[in-house]
Amino acid sequence: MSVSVFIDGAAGTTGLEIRERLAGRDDISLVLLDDARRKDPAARAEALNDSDFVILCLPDDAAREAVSLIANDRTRVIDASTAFRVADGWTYGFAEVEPGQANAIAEAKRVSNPGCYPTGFLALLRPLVRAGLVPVDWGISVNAVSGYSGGGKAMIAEYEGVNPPPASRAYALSLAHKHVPEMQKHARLEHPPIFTPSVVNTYRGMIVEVPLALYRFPRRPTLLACETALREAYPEGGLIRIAEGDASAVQVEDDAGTDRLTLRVCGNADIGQARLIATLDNLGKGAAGAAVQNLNIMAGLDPLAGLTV
Ligand SMILES: NC(=O)C1=CN([C@@H]2O[C@H](COP(=O)(O)OP(=O)(O)OC[C@H]3O[C@@H](n4cnc5c(N)ncnc54)[C@H](OP(=O)(O)O)[C@@H]3O)[C@@H](O)[C@H]2O)C=CC1
Ligand SMILES: CC(=O)N[C@@H](CCC(=O)OP(=O)(O)O)C(=O)O
Repeated sequence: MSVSVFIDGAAGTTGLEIRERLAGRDDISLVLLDDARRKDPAARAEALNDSDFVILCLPDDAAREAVSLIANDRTRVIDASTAFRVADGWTYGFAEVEPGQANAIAEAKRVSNPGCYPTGFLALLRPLVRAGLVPVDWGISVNAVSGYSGGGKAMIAEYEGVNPPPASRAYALSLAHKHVPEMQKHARLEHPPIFTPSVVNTYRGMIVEVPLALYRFPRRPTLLACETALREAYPEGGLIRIAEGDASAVQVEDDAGTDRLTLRVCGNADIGQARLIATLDNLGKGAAGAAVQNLNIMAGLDPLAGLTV
């Protein structure tokens, strides 16, 4: 018995990655629209309503439109866009972020896939907030670097065109990036984090970093206490792994081409300053890998089926 899955936006960067991960699975029957019909609302409405699951790999407005086209209460949705990540009635599709979240996803009709940057940020910070090591009212910064496929087809064309942008470009300078509300809500912080992303001239991969002046915190947690909280939050054998914090450097491509997420607690224990560092693939655990993981969980299949650890 297989479940039917329609990928709306299957010709896009994330959609293609999801197709690759689902291709050849005999527990999934893929529903795809040909090029002439893939943007036809009537054809999309039919596929959206005929499938057990739909995965939306669309710009935000098109994702909202797709949801509005579903006229039955059977079809279950995984949305890869930003449209519903802080919306009521949607379950946040980050199975590891809270105890019990995988069960909530398993039961949900509407699941919003996390953003790529929030995936790294929340994996690092949420366990420390939950353990009371980081106060909820602390001013938090998150610095990050992404490969250019994070900007979808348009940015890929820009970087692979005749006049590619420079090697590294800082953006979101007005501190109003679309991922900030999601980061604040799901980390359960009282204030928006200061988020400083850059895009670099490599196709895929990312580094997400949270620097912490631990010596100023009320409980003065050590680096070891932070690492222990992360190890307790993420059991071995899943997509999230904790590496030793003694690396001399990390690279944006460290987890590129995989669906894993690597966390490290680095820093200077003598001073009490930490660099919490996550590496992941923006198209892996940051998008397609997370969507497939959510599909597996919702359909009651092996959570890691089709994923590369
Ligand atoms: N790239 C990444 O690393 C990540 C992306 N996401 C999110 O996933 C979603 C998809 O992103 P990404 O794959 O990068 O974007 P792309 O631009 O690469 O792909 C989007 C696809 O949607 C298609 N599309 C646009 N409007 C419609 C419509 N009305 N009906 C049907 N198809 C439509 C586009 O068609 P056409 O080919 O004709 O342009 C394109 O194929 C976005 O919401 C993005 O924010 C989330 C996490 C990471
Ligand atoms: C490099 C780059 O431009 N990245 C995109 C984020 C990509 C992404 O994945 O956005 P969602 O997760 O919200 O869909 C950006 O900063 O807007």
